[in-house]
Amino acid sequence: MSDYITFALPKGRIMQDSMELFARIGITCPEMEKESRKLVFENPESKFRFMAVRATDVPTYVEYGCADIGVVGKDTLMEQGKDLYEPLDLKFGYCRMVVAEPKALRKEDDPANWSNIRVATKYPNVTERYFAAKGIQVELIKLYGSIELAPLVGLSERIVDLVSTGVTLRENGMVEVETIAEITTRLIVNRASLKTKHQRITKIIEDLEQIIGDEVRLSK
Ligand SMILES: Nc1ncnc2c1ncn2[C@@H]1O[C@H](COP(=O)(O)OP(=O)(O)OP(=O)(O)O)[C@@H](O)[C@H]1O
Ligand SMILES: O=P(O)(O)OC[C@H]1O[C@H](OP(=O)(O)OP(=O)(O)O)[C@H](O)[C@@H]1O
Repeated sequence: MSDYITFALPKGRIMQDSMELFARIGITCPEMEKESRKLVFENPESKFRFMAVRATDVPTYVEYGCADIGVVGKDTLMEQGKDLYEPLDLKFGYCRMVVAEPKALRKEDDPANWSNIRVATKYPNVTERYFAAKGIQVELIKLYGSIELAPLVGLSERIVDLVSTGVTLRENGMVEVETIAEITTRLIVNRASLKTKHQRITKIIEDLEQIIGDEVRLSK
């Protein structure tokens, strides 16, 4: 068993906020600050290792124990439904998962009458569950990005996607119809690591909990 604690962090927008948060509890990695194409970074003094992976791959690395701890959006966890310990809401990366459609369609459309609709999304599992609970049948079209394009080119009338500022929807002539979930970034932990590296992992969770709790109290 390695005496390192390994983190899987998503390469995209979450990476910087994660490292800033970890720095506040004394977890740093000077090697990561240099421009590089490396994917694994180490701090040999404090025995922390950081892997830069695709956001959607974070749960897989943690599930298989290649990483002890991961940082990932709730959207990804909801979609993948893996058996991971999720001890903390890190309270950043806030956005919403919504159903949206073109502004022109919205004027005459009544979601209460939906019975069989086509939806393009990166989140087919969440979308299917959401509409099944409402008794609505959906034809799902799985896309990997630029979801707002689908209605513009006639691929689907509706989409399920993430919204934060709302600019992407607006600039593509779309409006929100319903909110499926509020999304934030979560800390996830491999269940075996929690036992084998209990002391170090518990300390990380408690330290993070403390600063996040303080932050929430301050912003109230
Ligand atoms: N405006 C936003 N749009 C998309 N994701 C956001 C937004 N704001 C916060 N997030 C969060 O950031 C996470 C990572 O998004 P990012 O765009 O970096 O990766 P991705 O491109 O979706 O994933 P992958 O690289 O695996 O395709 C999302 O899963 C979500 O939880
Ligand atoms: O409400 P906004 O602030 O405009 O943000 C929402 C947009 O950001 C995300 O896309 P991303 O940048 O990840 O690109 P992608 O869809 O191609 O993955 C998301 O899928 C929306 O398209």
